[in-house]
Amino acid sequence: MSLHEVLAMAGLTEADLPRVCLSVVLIFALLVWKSIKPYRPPKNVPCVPSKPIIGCLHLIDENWPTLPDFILKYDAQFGQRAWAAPVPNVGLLGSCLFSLVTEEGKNVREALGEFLGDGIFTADGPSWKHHRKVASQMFSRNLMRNGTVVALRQVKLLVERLDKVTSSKSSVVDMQDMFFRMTIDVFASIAFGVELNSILSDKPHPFAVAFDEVQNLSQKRFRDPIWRLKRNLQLTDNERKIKTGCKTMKEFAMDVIKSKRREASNNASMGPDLLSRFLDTKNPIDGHTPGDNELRDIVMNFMIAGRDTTACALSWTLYELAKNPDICVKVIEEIKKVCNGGDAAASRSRTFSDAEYSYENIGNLTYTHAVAMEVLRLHPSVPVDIKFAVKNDTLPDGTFVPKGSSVLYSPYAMGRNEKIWGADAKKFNPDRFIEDGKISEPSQYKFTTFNAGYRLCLGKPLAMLEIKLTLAMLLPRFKFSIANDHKGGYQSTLVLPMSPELMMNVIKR
Ligand code: HEM
Repeated sequence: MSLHEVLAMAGLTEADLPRVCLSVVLIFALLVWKSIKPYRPPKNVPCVPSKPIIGCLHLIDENWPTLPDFILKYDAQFGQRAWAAPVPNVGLLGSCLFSLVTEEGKNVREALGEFLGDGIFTADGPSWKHHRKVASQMFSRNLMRNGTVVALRQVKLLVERLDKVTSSKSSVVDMQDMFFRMTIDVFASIAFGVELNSILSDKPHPFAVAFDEVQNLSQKRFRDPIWRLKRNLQLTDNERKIKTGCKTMKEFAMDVIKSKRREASNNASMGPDLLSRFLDTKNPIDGHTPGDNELRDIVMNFMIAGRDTTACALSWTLYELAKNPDICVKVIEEIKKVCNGGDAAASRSRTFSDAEYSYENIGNLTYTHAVAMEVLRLHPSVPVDIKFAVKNDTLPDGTFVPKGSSVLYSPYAMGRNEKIWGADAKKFNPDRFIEDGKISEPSQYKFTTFNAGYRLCLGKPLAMLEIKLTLAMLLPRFKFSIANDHKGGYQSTLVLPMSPELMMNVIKR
C-alpha cells in the first residue's frame, strides 16, 4: 500500500504530511518525557557532579566500563558516609554503610524481569518469604552432596579437555571461557538434570547462548532511562534479541519440565536434580504443588544466581594464584594432604576415587577456603548492588532515606576500603580470614560479597564448595601462568568477568 493510499484512508492528503510527522514526533517526545522522572537527592548529602533532569547519567555512562572503581573513588572522596548519584527514574544513594533499609524490600530487578520471571530475585514481601523458604530447601546437606557429585563430574570433563589441549602444541587456554562453560553445565545438571556438555563441545548449546545473550543485553537497560518504552514497542535490536533469547530459554525449561512430568507419571525413578525434587513437593505454606511456570522460575533463578557468579570467582582465583605463586604452593600442599592423604602422585593422577573429593574433604580445605574468600573480597562476583527502600529509614551515618529511593552499595568498593580492611586492604592476603588455624568468618556487614541480612545469598556454601573442588582437581594436575599481559581489568556487567579474557599457559604437572 502506498503512502498516498494510507493518507487517503485516514482522510488526509500529502499536504497534511508535515503536521502528521510533527504530531508523531511530539507524541514520542511526550512518551519519552513521561518516562523520565528526575531525582532530587536528600538535603545535606554530598552529591556527584550532576546536570538538570539527567542528573549524573552522563558520568555513569562515561564511567560505565569501570563503574565499581567510579564508586570506589566517590566512597574514598566522601568518606564513611552516604553520597548521592542522581539518576532519572532510579535515584541512587551510594553508601558503604548498610542499614535496615537494605535488608528487605523490593529489589530493583525490573530490568531483568522477563529473564528472572516470578522468582526469588524479583519477589518482595510475603511472596519473597515464600520463595526464600522454598529455595532454602535446595541447600540441604543432601543437595550439597549431590552438588559435589555433579560438580566433580563436570570438573573431570574439564581435566579431560585440558589434557587434550596440553598434549597438542598450543597450550594457551582461555580459562575464563572454560569456567563459564563448566559452570553452566554444573548448574543445568543440578537444576534440570540435563547435560549440556559445553566443556567438551565446540558449539555451545542454544540454551547457553540465549542465557549469555539475554544477561548481557538486559544490563544495557540500566543506563537507558527509556528502555521500558523501547521494550514495549520493540523498537531496538537489543530489545528484540532479549525477547527471542527469553523465548529460547523458556521453551527449553518447559520441554524439560514436561519430560520430567511424563517420567513422574510413568513412575520412573526421579533424579536428584531440583526439578525432580520440586515436582511433587508440596509447598509448606499453602500446600500446593508448583505449576510449570513456578517451577521454571525457581530453577531459572537458581541458575542465574549461581552460574556466572561462580565462573567469575573461579577466573579471579586462578589469576590471583598465578600472581601469588607462594600462596598457590600452600593451597596445593593442603589439597594433597586433605584430599590425597599426602600422596603427591595421587594428587596428579587421572584415575582417582570420588571419595578423595568428597563433600567432607572439600569442607576441610581451610586455607583454600580463605583464598576463595580473599579473592571474593577483592573481586566480588556482584560488584555493585542496588536496594529499594520500602519505608522511610535512616542510614547509620544519620542520612535519611525516604521511602521509594534506591540505595546502592558496592561490595567491590567496600572490599578495598582501608577504613574497613586496614592499611593492607589492597593486598592479597588470605591469612586475614584465618585465626588459630580455623576460618574466622567476618561480619556480613563488613564482607558484603554475599549481601547481608535477610537477603543474604543462599548459595554461598554451594559456591564455596564448587570453587574449592575445582581448585582441588586442577591445581595439583596443571600449572597455570598468565599468558596475556593482564592488568586485572574487568567488564562492567551485573557480575565481574575479567577483561580481556584470561589466557593462560597450561602445563601438565
Ligand atoms: C561466588 C558466588 C556468589 C556470589 C558472590 C553471590 C552473591 C550474591 C548476592 C550479592 C546476592 C544478593 C542479590 C540481591 O538481592 O541483590 C545473592 C543472592 C542470592 N544468591 Fe548468590 N552468590 C553466589 C553464588 C550463588 C550460588 C551458587 C547460588 C545457588 C544457586 C546462589 C543463590 C542465591 C540466591 C537464591 C539469592 C537470593 C536470596 C534472596 O533474595 O533471598 N548464589 N547472591
